[in-house]
Amino acid sequence: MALRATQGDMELGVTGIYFDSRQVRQDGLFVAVPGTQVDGHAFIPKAIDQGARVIVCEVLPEETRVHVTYVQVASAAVALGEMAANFYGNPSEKLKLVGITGTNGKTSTATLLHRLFIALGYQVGLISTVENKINEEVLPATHTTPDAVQLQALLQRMLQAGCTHVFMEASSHAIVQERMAGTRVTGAVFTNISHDHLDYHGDFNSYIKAKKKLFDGLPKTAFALTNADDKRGAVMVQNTAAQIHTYGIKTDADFKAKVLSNTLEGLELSIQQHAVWFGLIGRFNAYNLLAVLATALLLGEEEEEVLLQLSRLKSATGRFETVQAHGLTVVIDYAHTPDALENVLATLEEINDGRAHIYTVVGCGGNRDKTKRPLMAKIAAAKSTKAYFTSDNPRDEDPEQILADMQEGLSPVELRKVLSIADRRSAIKAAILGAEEGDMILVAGKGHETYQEIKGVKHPFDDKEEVKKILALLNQK
Ligand SMILES: CC(=O)N[C@H]1[C@@H](OP(=O)(O)OP(=O)(O)OC[C@H]2O[C@@H](n3ccc(=O)[nH]c3=O)[C@H](O)[C@@H]2O)O[C@H](CO)[C@@H](O)[C@@H]1O[C@H](C)C(=O)N[C@@H](C)C(=O)N[C@H](CCC(=O)O)C(=O)O
Ligand SMILES: Nc1ncnc2c1ncn2[C@@H]1O[C@H](COP(=O)(O)OP(=O)(O)OP(=O)(O)O)[C@@H](O)[C@H]1O
Ligand SMILES: N[C@H](CCC[C@H](N)C(=O)O)C(=O)O
Ligand SMILES: [Mg+2]
Repeated sequence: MALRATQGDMELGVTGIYFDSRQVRQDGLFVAVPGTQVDGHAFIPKAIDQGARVIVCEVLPEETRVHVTYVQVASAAVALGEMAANFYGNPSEKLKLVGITGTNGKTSTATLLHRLFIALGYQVGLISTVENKINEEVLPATHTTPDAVQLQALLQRMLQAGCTHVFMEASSHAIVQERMAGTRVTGAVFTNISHDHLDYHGDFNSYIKAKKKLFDGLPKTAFALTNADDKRGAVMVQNTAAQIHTYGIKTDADFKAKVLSNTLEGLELSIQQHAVWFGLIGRFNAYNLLAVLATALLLGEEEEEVLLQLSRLKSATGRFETVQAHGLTVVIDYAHTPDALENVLATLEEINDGRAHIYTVVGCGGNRDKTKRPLMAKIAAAKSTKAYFTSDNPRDEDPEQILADMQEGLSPVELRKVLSIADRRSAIKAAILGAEEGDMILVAGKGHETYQEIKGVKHPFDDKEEVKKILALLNQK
């Protein structure tokens, strides 16, 4: 931690570390972090009134108080992570911790790794979008990557529960915000990078840099596993001190696979010279499986045992989950980026040999990257018999405006294939009722989510439950 200046008693003990003045308790330490909405420095007086005895900040306040210790640092976010790690006994140093980054595939890969290592007989932690897990114990997740304090507290809990391995998602927001500062990783994995989060990162280059930062910070002893088939796979690891390993299907790589068959029943891969059948669907899952296998081998596991256990695993909740009834196949998938949507629709085309119709229900999140809206819309229209545009967490935005943003840029031919129905339940219903035996319906964007977020309120809503209810209605006909 780079100290710039200190003032007051530096030997004070603190009862907790806080970055939100509203949470501060008596004799706590408050870190003033500049945020995206407000600057934490503005809340230093409030934090002191709440009982903070130590203030860590980037800029010292003009007026200081006698009984308070002030520490000025170059980066409050880095200091927060490092102090939180120290406060919780630096748990990551005693764990084999692997961070996974990339636009798509983080949850899929981390979840498979968690399940695989449990099957291999280890005690394992998982930190992911869907949930955090200590072995089979589920702890709810609010973010893909928790904030610095929650992260260290969680890692400590995992260690105390006997975990030897932890697999965690490293979101680009978390990397930029230094949520992982003070965390020592055994290895990092890059899945892929494509259009997303440009609202936050500003442009694609800054988004690439955010992901690359995870690899730039790795120690020599760590492994850096990258996707050789991704255009930016090499860039990710070009400045890392870690040992570089690659995986790929199209390009020559250290860990290789070839898709032998891709059906609704699963994938058959030629992987590291073994022909293996897996229960996951879609070519993109070949990459996730390859990344999982490579990670396990880099962690010292035995190849044949890993492949055997991997071949028995199912996908993460809400990732290409299928519900079949009345001759219809409904796929619930978390595709919420242009690339994911393209991949999932390409999979549907491939597994259905172009015989059946494909109906797609899709929306775009409010208060999130607006530039991906017309791109997702174009892909959905181009690759579906008919696309139902609808709401997916409109948050503070007007749902009709989001639908209009999606439609902007569609050609008249594409527009004729689109029906916009803001109410998601009605859109799913229309898609299912409009389909005939043999057809496929993709319900995209929400996957595992069990809510629809509208103006700060999360209303219960679960795509899979809705699909099942509508299919049950068909029974009564
Ligand atoms: C855009 C973003 O990532 N924001 C995160 C960020 O908040 P922020 O920078 O906006 O905070 P702010 O409101 O400006 O406040 C600045 C500082 O003042 C403090 N404060 C504020 C008010 C007050 O009264 N007192 C006070 O001390 C705040 O605690 C904060 O430390 O830091 C907060 C604390 O860690 C996060 O909860 C918050 O996540 C918001 C809620 C969020 O929606 N984040 C999403 C976009 C996100 O992080 N997503 C990624 C996954 C993305 C993916 O799909 O790949 C994730 O990892 O989940
Ligand atoms: N390796 C992959 N390449 C491309 N698309 C993928 C890949 N794996 C999964 N997908 C698609 O992306 C969607 C999201 O997958 P997943 O939840 O694993 O990604 P994520 O990186 O964790 O996303 P988030 O950033 O929201 O946490 C899936 O539902 C699927 O449509
Ligand atoms: N972690 C992603 C999830 C998006 C999922 C989609 N359902 C939406 O709300 O846009 C994000 O915060 O951008
Ligand atoms: Mg995720």
